[in-house]
Amino acid sequence: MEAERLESSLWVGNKRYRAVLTGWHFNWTEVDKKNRDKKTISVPVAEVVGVEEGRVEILPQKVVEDTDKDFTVFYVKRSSSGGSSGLLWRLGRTQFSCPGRVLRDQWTKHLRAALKTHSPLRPHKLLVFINPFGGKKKGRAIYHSVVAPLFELAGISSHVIVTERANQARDHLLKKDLTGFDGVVCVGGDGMFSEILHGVIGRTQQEAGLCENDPAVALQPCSLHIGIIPAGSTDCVCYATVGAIDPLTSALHIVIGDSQPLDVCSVHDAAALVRYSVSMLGYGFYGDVLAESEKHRWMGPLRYDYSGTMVYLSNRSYAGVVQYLPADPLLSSPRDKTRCLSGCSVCSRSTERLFHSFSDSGSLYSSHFSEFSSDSEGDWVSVEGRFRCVSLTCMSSSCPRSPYGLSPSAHLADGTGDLILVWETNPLGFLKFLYRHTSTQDQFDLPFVEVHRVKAVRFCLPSSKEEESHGETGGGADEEERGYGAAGSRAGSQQHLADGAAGPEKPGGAFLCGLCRSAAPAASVWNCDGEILPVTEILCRVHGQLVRLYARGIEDAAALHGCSEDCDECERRCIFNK
Ligand SMILES: Nc1ncnc2c1ncn2[C@@H]1O[C@H](COP(=O)(O)OP(=O)(O)OP(=O)(O)O)[C@@H](O)[C@H]1O
Repeated sequence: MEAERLESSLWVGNKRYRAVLTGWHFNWTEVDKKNRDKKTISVPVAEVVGVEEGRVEILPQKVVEDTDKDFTVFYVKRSSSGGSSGLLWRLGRTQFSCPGRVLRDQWTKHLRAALKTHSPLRPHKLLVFINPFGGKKKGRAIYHSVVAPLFELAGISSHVIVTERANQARDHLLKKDLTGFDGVVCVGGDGMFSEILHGVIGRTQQEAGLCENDPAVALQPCSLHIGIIPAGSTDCVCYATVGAIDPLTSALHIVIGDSQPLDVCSVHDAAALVRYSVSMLGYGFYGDVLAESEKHRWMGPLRYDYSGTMVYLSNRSYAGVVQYLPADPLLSSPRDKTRCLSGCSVCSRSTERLFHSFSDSGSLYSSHFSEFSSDSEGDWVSVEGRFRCVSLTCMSSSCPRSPYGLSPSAHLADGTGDLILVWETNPLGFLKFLYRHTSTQDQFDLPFVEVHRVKAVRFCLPSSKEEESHGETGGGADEEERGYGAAGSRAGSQQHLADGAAGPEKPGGAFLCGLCRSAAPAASVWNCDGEILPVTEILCRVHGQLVRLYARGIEDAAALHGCSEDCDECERRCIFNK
């Protein structure tokens, strides 16, 4: 590391600076100022994007003034969040001048060597899929104007495929030669990401000789990283893993080789794997909204608001049996008021737990496997009743409309998901639940809502016999809110059953919109990350840290910027020291 150390005077414009490269950091301090005005700019080497000879600019267009004495350093610079929950990243650029060419070459050589040593996960070769029809159809333009220039600056070669049909990217990943690629970049929305997720996981299991259909099989973690350049109409995975929907921020995370592990939920029916999910699996309200919105695609993004309102007014609830395998409550809880932010300690500890026998690649995930085997059957908890919605999320699922998400304390990479059960309730109660997703109020602090941190979930419809008997004794949907199950309690759920709240659609539950209810089906559909599942009875298993994204989780803006001068956090991250 000492070999990389370099210190000298450098000029930025007509001001003289003392510049120091210490291996991990590159700092420059103005020297001709009084002490108290001295400011040191400190950039972690891991966040240096590129070093170029001459006076160079790359965005919006590349401009090079080739001089012997100058060099330009490009690096990550944080800017105000502009309404996102994380910080936006921008391309910082400083042009340094040296007294002569020898020193200039020394600086560029040392900086590049430091980059190699301290940023080992930077990609060299990427496979890029662009969905030209995603969102506002700007995928191609975004890639060429924002992303490609950064890849060029960072020396990343890319093979770009503009898709011509749905599932082309998935099929390519499953069948074509991927030798030499470090990662796959998805330019599009959540649907496109899901395609790539399926391709990357499927390819990895094929190569490992593992069967994806068997939920008891411990899947092989994927070595190909996935980068998301948001260019869709819904970009929730990007938002929840970066904290912003911003192509430049995402491109910078890719270029510097950030690596964020991500849990993935495999969804199976009795015979096979149905799909993978990373954000939300929702039955009842969320399934109905998606099914309804599909009928109104012509409305564009407005269809979600319209369908949400219609489905809300229909006030439907559905009978079901939910079984879940609880996660260890000593490790974390969905109501512990923590947030999974960049460098999350719960996720870091989970890495050790999930990969405790990492040295023996044959037994990766061995702990998870035993937890899921039939030995643990007695650990499953079963609840039955009528639900307004049943949701399972492997991450907070935050999005611009709901900055804290479906489950604000969920973790990206702890090997668990949060199961949210919303029992049948009156329409105003459910509205309160929905509204709380847009505010800082706790949506789980309602008597008809339960949340459980889980490793696996099964869902099935009640047998028709039971269904009939519940129907005969069933209470009305307009009962007091507190009559619908005690929050967080297994006994409460069973009590709920004993109270006979379950049953088929009851006319007494109608609210406002008789029309909407007239054709209410006995079962809802599953919304799996924005796709309707073709099956109702499912088994879901969370696979800890199955994939890795070029991201680092949501950065804590308060810790980085809203701090006092001697803030330890800023010192540690060396963003801006006085
Ligand atoms: N060339 C293509 N033609 C048609 N569909 C495509 C093409 N490329 C990808 N797709 C599919 O389009 C779907 C939506 O893509 P994406 O998520 O990028 O956009 P979106 O605008 O956010 O989607 P949505 O229509 O769901 O809001 C994906 O499921 C993907 O499989």
